[in-house]
Amino acid sequence: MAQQEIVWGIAPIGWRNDDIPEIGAGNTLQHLLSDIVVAGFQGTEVGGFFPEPNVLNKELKLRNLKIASQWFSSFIIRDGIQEVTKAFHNCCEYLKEVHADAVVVSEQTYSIQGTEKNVFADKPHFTDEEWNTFCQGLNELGKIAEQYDLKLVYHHHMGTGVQTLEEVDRLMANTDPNYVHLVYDTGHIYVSDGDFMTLLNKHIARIKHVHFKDVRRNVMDECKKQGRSFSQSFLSGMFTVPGDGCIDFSNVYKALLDSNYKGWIVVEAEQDPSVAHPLEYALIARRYINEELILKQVTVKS
Ligand SMILES: O=C1C[C@@H](O)[C@H](O)[C@@H](O)C1=O
Ligand SMILES: [Co+2]
Repeated sequence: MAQQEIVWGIAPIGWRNDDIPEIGAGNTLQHLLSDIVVAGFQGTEVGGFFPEPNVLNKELKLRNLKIASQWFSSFIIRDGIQEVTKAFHNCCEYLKEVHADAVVVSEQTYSIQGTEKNVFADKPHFTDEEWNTFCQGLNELGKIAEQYDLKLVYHHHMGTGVQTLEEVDRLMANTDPNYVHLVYDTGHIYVSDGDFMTLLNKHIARIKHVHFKDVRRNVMDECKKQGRSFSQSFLSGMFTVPGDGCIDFSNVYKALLDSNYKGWIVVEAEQDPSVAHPLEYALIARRYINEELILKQVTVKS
């Protein structure tokens, strides 16, 4: 897609969660996509339950929706780049067929994201040798993604080897800017470092995909105190949609506009859909985006 503007999406994770497939299992693809239209978003990311490309494309076309990207768990350190490459080609092939723009990569070697470990204290750390293997491997994957007209965007994530600003700095310094780009996820960097603007300002030139995730600070503090795991934390309600938590997205949005960011901003709030009604929260997010971000920026400019 020739990216002329900001495209607003919302991720399936509020309806169904790939990490815990039982969550929201009754929410069908058609239900999700129709809710996205009702809430006024232009597209979404591929969820684990999505069907083959021709079935998905038909459902998208009926609703004039687009696909932004899909998550890819890489195990470059554990399995070696050769092994990862095969699965990566399959993922890129699928994404090309559904006309996506990016592939979201997260290195899951030693990740505690899907375990019961304390996500605030037990994150893994790569050795120097592992960092080299990992960064070289990512450059390779980035070149493969280009062959499919996709951008490889790396997702920093709680409970993984690339979680903190320092680790993102190291990743950016040791990968090729032509092939390895960055996802900026407000929620993950806030929970990790207590700050979300530094990463944005420092790496804005490498950011080619954005996740807008808000945080309920009181819930986060409690989860930290209790030493909860990643899934226990989001099931407790640590994350929410923009406009419902403690992150002020105005400066984030302004910085993106000032840097002439073009591409997707995807609302991504994992919550239990039986507690947080997905359409209700999608509408809260859209109202906040329209009234507090888009309208206010237009007013400031004119
Ligand atoms: O981008 C993401 C994808 C999810 O699978 C992940 O767990 C979530 O936290 C996230 O930010
Ligand atoms: Co994210």
